[in-house]
Amino acid sequence: MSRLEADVGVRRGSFVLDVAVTVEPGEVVAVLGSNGAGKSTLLGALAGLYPPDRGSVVLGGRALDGVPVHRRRVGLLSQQALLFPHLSARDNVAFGPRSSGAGRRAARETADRWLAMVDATALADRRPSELSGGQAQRIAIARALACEPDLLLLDEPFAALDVDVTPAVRSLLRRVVRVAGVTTLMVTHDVLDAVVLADRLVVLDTGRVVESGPTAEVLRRPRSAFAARIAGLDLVPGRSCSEGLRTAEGRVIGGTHPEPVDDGEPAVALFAPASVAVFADPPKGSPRTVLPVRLAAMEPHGELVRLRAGVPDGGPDWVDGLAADVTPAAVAELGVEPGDDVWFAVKAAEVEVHPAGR
Ligand SMILES: Nc1ncnc2c1ncn2[C@@H]1O[C@H](COP(=O)(O)OP(=O)(O)OP(=O)(O)O)[C@@H](O)[C@H]1O
Repeated sequence: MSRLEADVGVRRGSFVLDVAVTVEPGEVVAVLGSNGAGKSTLLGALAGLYPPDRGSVVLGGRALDGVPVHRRRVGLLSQQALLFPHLSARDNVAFGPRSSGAGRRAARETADRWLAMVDATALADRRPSELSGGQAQRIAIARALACEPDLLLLDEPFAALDVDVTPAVRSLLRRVVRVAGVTTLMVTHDVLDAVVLADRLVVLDTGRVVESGPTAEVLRRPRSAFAARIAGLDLVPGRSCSEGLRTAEGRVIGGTHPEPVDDGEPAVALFAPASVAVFADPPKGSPRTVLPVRLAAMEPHGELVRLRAGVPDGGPDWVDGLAADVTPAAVAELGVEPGDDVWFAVKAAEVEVHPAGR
C-alpha cells in the first residue's frame, strides 16, 4: 500500500489549479466540486497527462515528476469502460500483467482471479460488444486492479451506467477496493458515491481546496457552500443491522437497505429533513425512530422553517446538526425555541441505510 502526497500547480488556459492532497495508504478520498472546479485537471496531473507547472507528486516514496503515464503504477477507471474491442474480457484483464512482464499463463491466472473477484467469471470469453454497460464496467474494474497499481484514480466511474445497475457496481467496487487495499482518489458529482466509497472528502472550488475531512463529518457540518448544497440530507453514522442502522451507543434507526450491506458493516442512515416530524414532548407508542435533541437554531428554509438540532445533555455527538424542515404553522403550534429539548421522529420508510467509508 502506498501513500500519495501531491502538491501541484497546473495552468490550463486562464484556469489555475493549486492543490495539496495526501491520501494515506489504502485510503479512499473523494474529490467533489462544481463544474470547472478542477477535478479532472487534478486527476490528469496525478495520472501524468498534464505536467504540473510547479510542485511534486510522490507515490509510495517515488517522485513521479517526469515519469511517463505507463510507468507511474497508476490505474485509471473512467466513465467509459474503454476495453480493447478485439480482446476477450479475460485478455483485457490480462493485458496489464502481460505488459509488465508476466508470462501468458501467469497473466491469465491473475486475470481469472480478478474476474472472479468482480463476479465476472462467466463473462471471461466474451468480447466487449457482448457486454452490458454494467458488465463492461466490472471488467474495467478488474483490469484496473489486475495491474496492482500503487494508486487507483476513479473518474466518475458510474456516470455512464443506468441508474438501476449503479448501486450494485458501486458496492462491488467498494468491496474490491477494500480487498485490494489500494490507495484511491475518486472524482464524482454524486454524494452517494462519496458516502459509500470514500473515507475522506476533498472539496475543490476554482482550483483550490476549500474543505476536507472525514466524509460523515464534512456532510454533517459542511463549511463550504458546495458541501452544504450536496449535503442537504440528515446523516447518522453507525453499523448496518437488520432493522436499519445501529449507532455506536446501540440506538437503532429504522430504515431500508437500497443496496447490499452486511450486518455489522460501517454504514450511514440518510433521510431528508422534510421527512422529520418534531414533537415538544416524547411521542408515545410511535412506530417511528424518535431522537431526543436540543433545539440549537431555527432558520427560514424556503417556505418552511429549518430546525437545527444540538446535542442534549448526555446525548451522542452525531445529533449535532441534524435538521428538520417543518411548516411555520407547525413551529407556532410547537411553541418551542432554541435551547428547548425536543424530539425528532422519522419513519423507517423514509430512511435509507447505505454502506459507508471507514
Ligand atoms: N484544454 C483546456 N484549455 C484551457 N482551459 C481548460 C482546458 N480544459 C479545461 N480547462 C479549464 O480548466 C478548468 C477546470 O476544468 P476541469 O475539467 O478540471 O474541471 P472539473 O472540476 O473536472 O469540471 P467538470 O465537473 O465539469 O468535469 C475549467 O475552467 C476549464 O474551462
